[in-house]
Amino acid sequence: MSFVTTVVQTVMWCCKRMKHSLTWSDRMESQITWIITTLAISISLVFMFMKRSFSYWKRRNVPYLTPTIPFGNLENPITSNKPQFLYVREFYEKFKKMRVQYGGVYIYTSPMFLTIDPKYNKEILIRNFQYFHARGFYSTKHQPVSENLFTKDGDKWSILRTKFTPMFTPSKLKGMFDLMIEATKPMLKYITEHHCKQIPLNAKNCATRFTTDVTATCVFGFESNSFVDETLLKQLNEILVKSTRLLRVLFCIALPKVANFLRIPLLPPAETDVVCRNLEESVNYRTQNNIIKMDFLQLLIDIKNQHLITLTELKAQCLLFLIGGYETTAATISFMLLELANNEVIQEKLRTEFNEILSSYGGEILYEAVMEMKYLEMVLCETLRKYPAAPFLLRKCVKDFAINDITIEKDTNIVIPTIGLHYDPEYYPNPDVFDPERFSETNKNKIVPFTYLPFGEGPRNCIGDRLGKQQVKVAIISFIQKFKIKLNPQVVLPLEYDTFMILAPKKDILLDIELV
Ligand code: HEM
Repeated sequence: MSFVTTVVQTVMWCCKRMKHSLTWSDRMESQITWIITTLAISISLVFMFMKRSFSYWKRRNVPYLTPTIPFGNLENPITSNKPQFLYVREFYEKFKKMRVQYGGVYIYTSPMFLTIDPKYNKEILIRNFQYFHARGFYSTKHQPVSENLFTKDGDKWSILRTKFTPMFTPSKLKGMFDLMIEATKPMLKYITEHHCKQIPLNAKNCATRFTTDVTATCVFGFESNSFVDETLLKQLNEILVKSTRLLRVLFCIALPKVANFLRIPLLPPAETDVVCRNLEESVNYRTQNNIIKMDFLQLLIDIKNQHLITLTELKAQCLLFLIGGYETTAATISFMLLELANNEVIQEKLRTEFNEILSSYGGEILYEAVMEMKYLEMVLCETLRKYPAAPFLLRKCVKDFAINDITIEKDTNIVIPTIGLHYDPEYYPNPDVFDPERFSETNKNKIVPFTYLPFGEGPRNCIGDRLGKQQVKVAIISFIQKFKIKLNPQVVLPLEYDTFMILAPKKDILLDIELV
């Protein structure tokens, strides 16, 4: 940078000296020359900087995909609508064809290390966790509520994780089971209305309302009534859509210093402020009226009362559990409904399992009954294979790490390509076929370790995995037990996807419904 400044200052000084001795037209010409020279120098410097940046992997002897200036291995993000996961899948497939175990790509000018052989996933996610405990996601001190368990790294993350782990134990989840069953009632009413009016049901929309209600009750302890009142639903959706748009997230992850300097917030401030204000009111109301409930907010208030977290940190985590929980789970429910609607045999087999097991529990959906449903677990696992809501994992190397004959340098971003592995025919033959048998008692032991990563792995895996799975199961049982579903002819397969970080269908998944 100082070199550029020196060059520009020298050119300006020369121009100033010449200015006094020249005629008007000479001056004009010299000014144009000055502008052109400065431009040419700046462009060449940027070009040289890019060339140098884009030789990072070559210089380190890591196989790489040839980048183009200025977006690296991305297409122009302003004109391209390509979903992130498709990039990751394509990178994986190209490296696989090159028969390499890992590879390097560039997101803008930032180099990213991609694992191909699953043995490296184990090295990074578990065995050498001390080198890779950071996620390297963007958060900024200019927006303290963006600093949460997902975005924080280092000691701060470790402290938060230890504090929050007890909130997700099986016994806590069992305590939330009844709240989930309660939330299925307005959902069933909503589906029944669609059936009576003979209008197709929008699977994603229905699932999102359900998970918003569940998350609101489990996190806040309040009823959001999303099937009739869309306030919270819209607020969360705005936050999610604006904070996970492709261009913005990739830019912030690849160039966090620039993003921080420009004070780019991770979460849209206006919508985030509204949700945070509501949260603060709930905390104050409970504290002032001595109200104690069985939900996450209560657990967070208890931790705050022990002075282990501040009010801002409490709001940051609540917001994370709300946003992180509702969309991933809703996406999984809607993709599962899509596959069931498209596979009548699987749908019927699932219904038979529900009826058989529930009949021994007096027809009621109880926690213990759900635990017994083996086929449901298989269908869910296959849904998460074909549609991993988070299609890749991110890690950041925190100190130089030697692997084989290369060194992954401190601060290198790592991408673990879940979606590539889940669609790799070497691990999952006929990957486009929805086949729950891949996860049967006998077959699941044959799955190559670290090729199935819907919830990540290791100490930094999804903290809400059991909660998410429980919600999906409760929603599917109550739905499929009462209604038969078919894909509406308007749905075009294969699906097209949106450009969010979370896997989301571009168009509505519409279902035709019949009573069982
Ligand atoms: C089907 C539903 C869900 C899926 C597929 C999913 C998937 C994931 C994945 C892949 C990760 C990254 C793991 C890694 O980097 O190794 C993650 C992290 C996380 N998830 Fe989930 N998730 C789901 C539901 C939930 C729910 C219901 C909550 C909370 C209420 C939640 C909270 C989190 C948090 C806090 C993290 C960050 C953990 C950390 O960094 O320590 N997730 N999730």
